[in-house]
Amino acid sequence: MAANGTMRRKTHDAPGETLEAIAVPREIMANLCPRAAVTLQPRTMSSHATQTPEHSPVDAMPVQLPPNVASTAAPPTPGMLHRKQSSPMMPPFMVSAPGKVIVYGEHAVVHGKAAIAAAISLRSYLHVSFLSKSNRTVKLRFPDIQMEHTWNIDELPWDVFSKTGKKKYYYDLVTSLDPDLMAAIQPFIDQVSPKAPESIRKIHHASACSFLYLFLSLASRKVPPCVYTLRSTIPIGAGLGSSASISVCISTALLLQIRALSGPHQDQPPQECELNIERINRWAFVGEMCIHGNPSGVDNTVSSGGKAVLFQRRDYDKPPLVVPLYNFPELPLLLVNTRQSRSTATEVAKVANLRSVHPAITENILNAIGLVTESAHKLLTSPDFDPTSHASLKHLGELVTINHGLLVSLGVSHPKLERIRELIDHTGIGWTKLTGAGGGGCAITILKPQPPALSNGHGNGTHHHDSSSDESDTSSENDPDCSASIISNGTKLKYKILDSLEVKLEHEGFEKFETTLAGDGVGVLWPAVLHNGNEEEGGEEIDQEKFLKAEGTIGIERLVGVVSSRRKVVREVREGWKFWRPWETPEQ
Ligand SMILES: Nc1ncnc2c1ncn2[C@@H]1O[C@H](COP(=O)(O)OP(=O)(O)OP(=O)(O)O)[C@@H](O)[C@H]1O
Ligand SMILES: C[C@@](O)(CCO)CC(=O)[O-]
Repeated sequence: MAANGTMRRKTHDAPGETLEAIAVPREIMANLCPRAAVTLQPRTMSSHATQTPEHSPVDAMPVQLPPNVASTAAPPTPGMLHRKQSSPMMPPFMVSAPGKVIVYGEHAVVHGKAAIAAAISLRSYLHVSFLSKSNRTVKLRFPDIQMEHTWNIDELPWDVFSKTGKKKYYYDLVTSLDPDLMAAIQPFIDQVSPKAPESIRKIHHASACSFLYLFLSLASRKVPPCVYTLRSTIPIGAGLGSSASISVCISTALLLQIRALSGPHQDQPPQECELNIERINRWAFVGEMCIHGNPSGVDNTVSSGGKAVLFQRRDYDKPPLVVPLYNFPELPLLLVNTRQSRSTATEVAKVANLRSVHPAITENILNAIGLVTESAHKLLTSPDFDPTSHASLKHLGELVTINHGLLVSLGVSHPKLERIRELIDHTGIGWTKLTGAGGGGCAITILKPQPPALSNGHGNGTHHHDSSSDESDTSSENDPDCSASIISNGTKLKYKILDSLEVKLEHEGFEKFETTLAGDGVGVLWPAVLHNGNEEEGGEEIDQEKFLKAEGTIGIERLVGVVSSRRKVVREVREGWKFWRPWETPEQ
């Protein structure tokens, strides 16, 4: 540690590993865990002022610094900006972030009650590759929405974004979009897909705006030319937080590029994981504002940190209460998209209207939904909560059923959602509710550990399910490892039921996904190399074209998915992908 408020860290930009001086931002010092604080003395609280707009960390970035070896990130001192640049081109890297579902409490959350939202295993994947320095462009390739656009880096309005009073740093908290900055990027957004129909242009412009605002806020005009290729397995506009997941990907990629993140790596203390997630989340929220105007922040929070959160907003002038629920079990989840478009605003207005016409009744329904969330929260946070016990799963499942009934009473279901519930209830395979705003969108089903057909002797899974005599519920009551049995018991039969259900659902125009609840948040694959079992030693490099050629959700998951395969007893995270996991104790 140097006396001048800097610390020394290793860099990997030159053979022989040099040591360089970096300033340690106050925010990091304030948040570092005691273990890290042993290395970083309090007097290292140097000011952020060492980072000037003209000296963004991007300037110093054409070095290959894997995030898993980066020390706690900090802006470089002006002196280090002049160091030798050894590698002109970085290898491609990837980031990935999940979508989300609201498990309990939608609509009631609008009226001040708490809700619980959880990450799902459907994810967005962003591939970042670098072009030669002579190519002064930044390119977006977003094939899911058929959008492709290239800007000339030197023409972008860097001056406006770096003006005193306008410049924002990676550690800043931005809670509203600056109208002057929005005005400055508008001509560049207008360049995107000028001939597309208005409805398509709106989608393209929302994504372009989210990217450009973050890019101009976090990078600098000396940024290396890049291509950002994004593909997602999350259906768009279905209430699953696709926009938040892309904002999280963009925010993470840019923060990594400017070296404002440390890790992720296995022995990172929880507080440091939280600090990195928080930094990503702040900027993802900015990206969400570009797409949504006035988002609640729950989607980007869940997408950044993963697992699940309790979310409550009593006073709209204050930040919401967000409590991570690290105990939320990683349950298999059936997700069915009605493909019925809906407007969140319309559904929210319906409830507001009901409330004004039938105030006492509506209030009671909203209170009851609040109690559902409270009951789930109480269970999840009770000291003897056992995520593997069948009784816990049953409790959570019953709350799902109750919650759906209450949402129906509020008038926010839809005949298609009811049809899905009917088809699924008929198999007795789990507990189903609508998720999100309703009026269309998606339904979720928490799957029972064992298909009812296995326990009651029916083999085809198409019998009428009688929940009052649910033998499957009792058959695994004494199972000490119910979570493993969730997938392993009666696996074949269960998948037979799921497959036959899929046929029926598809026949009626619905789209079915098998996902997992409460998984990892944002992940990093640096460099973009994976062991896919069919490659030369050292792994398969994922280049832009390979990524673009992957066919559909299955192709994307096979090539780069963070989880190795579907329907496995244990869904293993693929080697290579790394996550910030504040719920894990670091390896000693
Ligand atoms: N795969 C993607 N590629 C590019 N842009 C995307 C992608 N997914 C989402 N977006 C952007 O996010 C917008 C979708 O946001 P919208 O709020 O309508 O849906 P959602 O985020 O899936 O749903 P919700 O916010 O209700 O959970 C799109 O218009 C587009 O701008
Ligand atoms: C219906 C609602 O509760 C959830 C929409 O996903 C609206 C909101 O919370 O903003």
